Amino acid sequence: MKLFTNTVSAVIESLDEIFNQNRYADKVIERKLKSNPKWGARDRGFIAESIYEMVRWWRLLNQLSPSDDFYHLFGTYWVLQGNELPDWREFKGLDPKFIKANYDRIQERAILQSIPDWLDDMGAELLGENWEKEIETLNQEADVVLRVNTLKVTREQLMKRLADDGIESYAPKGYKDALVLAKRQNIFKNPAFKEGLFEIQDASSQLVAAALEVEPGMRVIDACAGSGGKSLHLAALMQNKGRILSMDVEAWKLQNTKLRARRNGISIIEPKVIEGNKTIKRLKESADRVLLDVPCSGLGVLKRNPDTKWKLTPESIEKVQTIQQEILQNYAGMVKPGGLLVYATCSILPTENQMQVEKFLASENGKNFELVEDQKVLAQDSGYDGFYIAKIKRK
Ligand SMILES: C[S@@+](CC[C@H](N)C(=O)[O-])C[C@H]1O[C@@H](n2cnc3c(N)ncnc32)[C@H](O)[C@@H]1O
Repeated sequence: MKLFTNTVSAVIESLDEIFNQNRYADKVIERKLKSNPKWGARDRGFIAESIYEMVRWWRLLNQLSPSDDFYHLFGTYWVLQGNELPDWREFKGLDPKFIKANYDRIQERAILQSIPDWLDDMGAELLGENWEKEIETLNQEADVVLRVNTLKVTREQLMKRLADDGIESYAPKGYKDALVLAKRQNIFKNPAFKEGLFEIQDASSQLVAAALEVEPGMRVIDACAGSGGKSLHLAALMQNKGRILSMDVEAWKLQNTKLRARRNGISIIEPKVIEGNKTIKRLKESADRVLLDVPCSGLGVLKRNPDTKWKLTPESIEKVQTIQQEILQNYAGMVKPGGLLVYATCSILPTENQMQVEKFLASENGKNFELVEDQKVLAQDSGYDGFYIAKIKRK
């Protein structure tokens, strides 16, 4: 594959923003691709994939051929992909044989899997024999998964509509609203997206709304709704009948929920900013279903957010665990007696998952609740993101 100076320099500039200016990779890529409308699909694919893969393998690349120069690291990545380096001034001094020999010498899992030592230790301690395969899987590129908006279209109809546009997809077993694209591509430009026929949502994430067992007409609270991914799914499962209160501490995210609801043809979502404990107390025992899709480390979604590896610290995980328990303790009371509470994370760590639920159930606030079942979704088993979903009943 031939390299072009303008697209390689787009990759280098983006890496500088991610690693030197501490920006999120997905946002940097989005902005970079918008900055040049002349780039075709191939250029865009090259830029996005090179950035994601270099971020994913950052520690390994730095180990194989250490340098502060991002061109040098790009060259290392290019060699590792099995490509030949062009005769560019920027790649002088790079020796493919040295890189390959170095790769063969590495034994440490943390370097080979390109993660910080502390994360490898934590994963091994908490996940035991599952860790090695899990981190290997989480280092693979994610599939593009759509959630069909069943308020507007069936899965078969959408599959056909996309096929008419030359986009191949298949229906994965066990996920009744999901479609997986056969080839990775930017699907947001397709008119079917603008018409609200689908959302991009990983297959594991689609299990969350399903766990709430909602019915049309129910009162549902999505207490950490963010930009509304799960709220939209819940509304579709409720056939747009009933009421969903979509709450979050960040008002700007709820603005996105509003826009997305409109595109999806949903009228039952009511966004509400959480201004403090008063907001929560006023909703005591008001909902048939409460979803707590809590903030988490994001370790289950490394496939799509590889920069999380470099942004997380043991301290940040501890901090988010405190918030998770606070949310469980303070928000569970919004469920009506006989109602269901669903606690979910996109993490694979037991400390953010079953251990949080156990702690809640053993506490004073949890004494009227009982665990119905939980799903510990590992990426290595599902092929999709790592998730945790606990169904808890209020007696
Ligand atoms: C995992 S994200 C939610 C994703 C969202 N449910 C979706 O499906 O797109 C967690 C959300 O919790 C919010 N959050 C953080 N602290 C919170 C709190 N104390 N109460 C409610 N929401 C909170 C964050 O702003 C973030 O949007």
